[in-house]
Amino acid sequence: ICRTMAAENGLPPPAPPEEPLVVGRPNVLDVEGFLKDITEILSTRLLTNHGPFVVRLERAAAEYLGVAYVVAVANGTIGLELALRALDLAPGAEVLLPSFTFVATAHAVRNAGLKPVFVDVDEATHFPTPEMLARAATNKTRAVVAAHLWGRAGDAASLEAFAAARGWPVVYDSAHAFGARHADGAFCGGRGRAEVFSLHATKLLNSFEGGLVATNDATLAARVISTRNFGFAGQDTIAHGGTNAKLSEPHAALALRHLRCVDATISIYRRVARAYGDALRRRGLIPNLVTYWNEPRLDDERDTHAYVIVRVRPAFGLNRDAVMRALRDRGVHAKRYFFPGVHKQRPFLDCPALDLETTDALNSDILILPTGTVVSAADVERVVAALCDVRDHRRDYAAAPPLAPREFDTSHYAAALRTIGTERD
Ligand SMILES: Cc1ncc(COP(=O)(O)O)c(/C=N/[C@H]2[C@H](O)[C@@H](O)[C@@H](OP(=O)(O)OP(=O)(O)OC[C@H]3O[C@@H](n4cc(C)c(=O)[nH]c4=O)C[C@@H]3O)O[C@@H]2C)c1O
Repeated sequence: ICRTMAAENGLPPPAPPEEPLVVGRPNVLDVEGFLKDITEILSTRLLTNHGPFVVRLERAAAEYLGVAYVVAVANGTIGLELALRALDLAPGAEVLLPSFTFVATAHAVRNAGLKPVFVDVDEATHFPTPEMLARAATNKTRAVVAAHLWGRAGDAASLEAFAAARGWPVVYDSAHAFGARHADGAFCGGRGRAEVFSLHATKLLNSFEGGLVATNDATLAARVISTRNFGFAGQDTIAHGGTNAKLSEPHAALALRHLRCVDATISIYRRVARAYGDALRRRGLIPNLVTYWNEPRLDDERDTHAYVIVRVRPAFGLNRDAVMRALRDRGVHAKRYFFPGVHKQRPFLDCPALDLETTDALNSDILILPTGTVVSAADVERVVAALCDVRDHRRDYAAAPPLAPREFDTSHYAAALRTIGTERD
């Protein structure tokens, strides 16, 4: 199936008009191969507990990334938590991390018994700088977590140099960064004490759910292998704290099938990002009405363009939320990750969050547009045409009331919450 996808070299046929274009529609590749794997799993009855598909996935991912160890876990969030627990920091030790990330990053810090301290990010890279760490650091700071967002690696070298000089280990949330490369050309995966990838359904390299803890640190790898399995260190020996964070065989099998296609998948994401650049420029939307974050590096083979990011500029004549509502009326379900900001979320209001101007600015005007192996060239035209149409009909939306979060909450659990009658907010 990679061959046909690659042979097509174009993009898949456009989605039928009635189907909305959404951010996060999963890649589902090599279904035939996967169904063969499921038959094998069911016939061998090796369903989980570090079975052959998990072993194959870990080895194939380590080989692809060029790292010594990859440990498969149930999801990226628990992978981050276990990597942080493996650092053996004192309970309540302060960890510097960006607020401009998915809430999972902060949950993992807290769930590891540590205290999140939020730092700002750079406007161009969406990644924290040493200066931002310096501003938030105290004598209780013991580690740093940084997130490589949108399929682009941040400046890890300067961050690590700053942290190393203070004896702080660095763990990367690389949930978005599978296949992306650092400035030195190495794949994300081998820097810091560990880099943790998410294999969630909405990710470039996806399974149903899943995570990969990548590291060159044997001690950390051994600890995560043990803590994901209740802390076992032998048949009847529990060596330390633990949980059940194992990845099942079917999850591993789908991730392995997708890993074999990942270069073709990345080339499609890059092609979609370039198609957006052409269409946004051709229709006069950039640079004044929106800025296209991906544009400066459309030809940079280090980025995967796992996400397509624009910022709605004041000249557009409508704020980001009104544009999002108007796009939804036109069948384009854009996202406003990570609105309103992790530091503004109830569980984290007690965490220090100094000078987060760029984070607040990004959360006020960033818009994530649909991409992925399901998005065709015609779909890209449809999204950009919808943006133009919104621009042309901006007066219709100028008076639109601000959005209540639940209006945009298409996620399954919002529906689940509604069935049991408790609204999200
Ligand atoms: C920086 C960062 N760090 C850590 C993590 C944690 O990794 P994990 O523990 O999740 O492995 C994430 C996860 N980041 C992801 C989450 O994994 C995901 O749930 C998604 O959360 P939503 O976007 O709220 O998903 P949802 O609204 O349900 O789906 C998006 C669209 O995709 C469609 N969809 C979605 C799913 C899940 C599907 O199975 N099929 C499908 O068609 C429907 C919907 O319109 O977004 C986050 C950015 C992350 O972004």
